[in-house]
Amino acid sequence: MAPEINTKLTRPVLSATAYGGEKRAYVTFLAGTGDYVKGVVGLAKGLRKTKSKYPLVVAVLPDVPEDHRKQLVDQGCVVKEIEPVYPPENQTEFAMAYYVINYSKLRIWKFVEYSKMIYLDGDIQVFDNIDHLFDLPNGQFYAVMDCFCEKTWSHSPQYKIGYCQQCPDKVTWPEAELGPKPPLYFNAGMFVYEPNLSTYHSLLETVKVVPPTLFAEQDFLNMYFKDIYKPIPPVYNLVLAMLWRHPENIELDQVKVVHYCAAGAKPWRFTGEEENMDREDIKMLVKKWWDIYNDESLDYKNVVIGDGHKKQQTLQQFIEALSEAGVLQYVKAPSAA
Ligand SMILES: O=c1ccn([C@@H]2O[C@H](COP(=O)(O)OP(=O)(O)O)[C@@H](O)[C@H]2O)c(=O)[nH]1
Ligand SMILES: OC[C@H]1O[C@H](O[C@@H]2[C@@H](O)[C@H](O)[C@@H](O)[C@H](O)[C@@H]2O)[C@H](O)[C@@H](O)[C@H]1O
Ligand SMILES: [Mn+2]
Repeated sequence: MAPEINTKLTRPVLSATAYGGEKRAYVTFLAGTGDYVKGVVGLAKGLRKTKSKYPLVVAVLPDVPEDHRKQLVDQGCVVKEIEPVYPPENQTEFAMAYYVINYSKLRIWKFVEYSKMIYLDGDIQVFDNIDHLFDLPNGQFYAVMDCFCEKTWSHSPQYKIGYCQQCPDKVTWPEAELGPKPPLYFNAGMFVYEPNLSTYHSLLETVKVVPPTLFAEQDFLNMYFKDIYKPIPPVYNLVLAMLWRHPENIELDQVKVVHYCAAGAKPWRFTGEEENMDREDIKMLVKKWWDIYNDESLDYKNVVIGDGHKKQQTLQQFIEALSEAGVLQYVKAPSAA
C-alpha cells in the first residue's frame, strides 16, 4: 500500500545547512551525443516552472559533447561527469539494445554531497511541485509500480500469462507452475533515494556477479532494493502505457510527473505514427512538454528572483560551473589582494 503522502508539506526556503547539513537535489542521467539532451533541458525548465527549491544534477557519460554540457550549465544544471558501468558479459538480449548504458545510472549513489536525491529519467517532465517527496522517511526506496502489459515485456513470464501487478486479481499468479508471485516491481525512471558510499560500492560489486536480464538496471535495482522498496502513487511517474492498459488506475488531471517511455512518445522525436500515439491524451501531454521546452521565460538566464531582479550569475560562478562540467580546465585566479 502506498504510504500516505502529505502533498501540502512545504518547507521555508532555507539554506542547505538549515536542514542539519541535509543537501537535496534532483538528478538525471545523460549519455551519448544524440537528442536526449533536449529531454534534460526540458526537465530543467519544468522543475523551474514548478518553483522547486532544489537544483538539477546531471550525471553525464564522457561521450556527452561539450556543447551539450554547456547547454545544461546555461540552464542552471550541476553537470557531473561519471564513468560508464557495464554489466557482466552475457548473451542476454535487453528489451531495448541501448539499455546496456543505463547501468551507468548506478554512479548516482556516490553523490554523497547530497543527503537525499530524486532521480528522474531525461524523458520525464515534472508538471507540479514534488519537493515534498524529499520529506518522506529515510531508509526506504520510493518509486512507482511499473506495468507488464506492453510488448517490451513479451519475453517475460508475467506477459506470457497476462499477469500485471496493476490488476493482480485479473489473472491469478500460478504459484504451482511459476513459484511465488514476484515482489512489487518499480519503474526505474523515477525514484527517491539516499546517496551512500557503502551502498554505492555494494551496488558495483553486486552488478559484477548478477547476470543481466531484460530490463537491465531496472531489474537489477528492483532485486537490490526489494526489501526496502515502498510504492508511491502513479501521479509521481505516469508510465504512459497506463493510459491504455490500466486507465482505471489513473486520474490524468491529478498527475504530477509524466514519463514519456512508451514507444514513439519521446516529445523531441514525436511523429504520432506509432501505436497509441494518435490518442488525444498523448498529443496533449506531448504539447505540454513542448510548451515548457519552448518557453523562454523559463530559461535560467531569464529567471526573475526575489525583488524582481534577474538572477545574476557571477563570471566566477559560471567558470566554476563549466569547470565542474568538464567543459574547461578551471584554474583559480590569484586573488587581487
Ligand atoms: O541514448 C540515450 C539513452 C538513454 N539515456 C538516458 O537514460 C534514461 C533511460 O532511457 P529511456 O528513458 O530511453 O528508457 P525508457 O524509460 O524509455 O525505457 C533516459 O531517460 C536518459 O536519461 C540517454 O541519456 N541517452
Ligand atoms: O533500462 C531499462 C529501462 O526500463 C524502464 O523503461 C521501460 C519500462 O518502463 C517498461 O515497463 C516499459 O514498458 C518500457 O516502455 C520502458 O522503456 C525505465 O523507464 C528506464 O528508466 C530504464 O530503467
Ligand atoms: Mn525513461
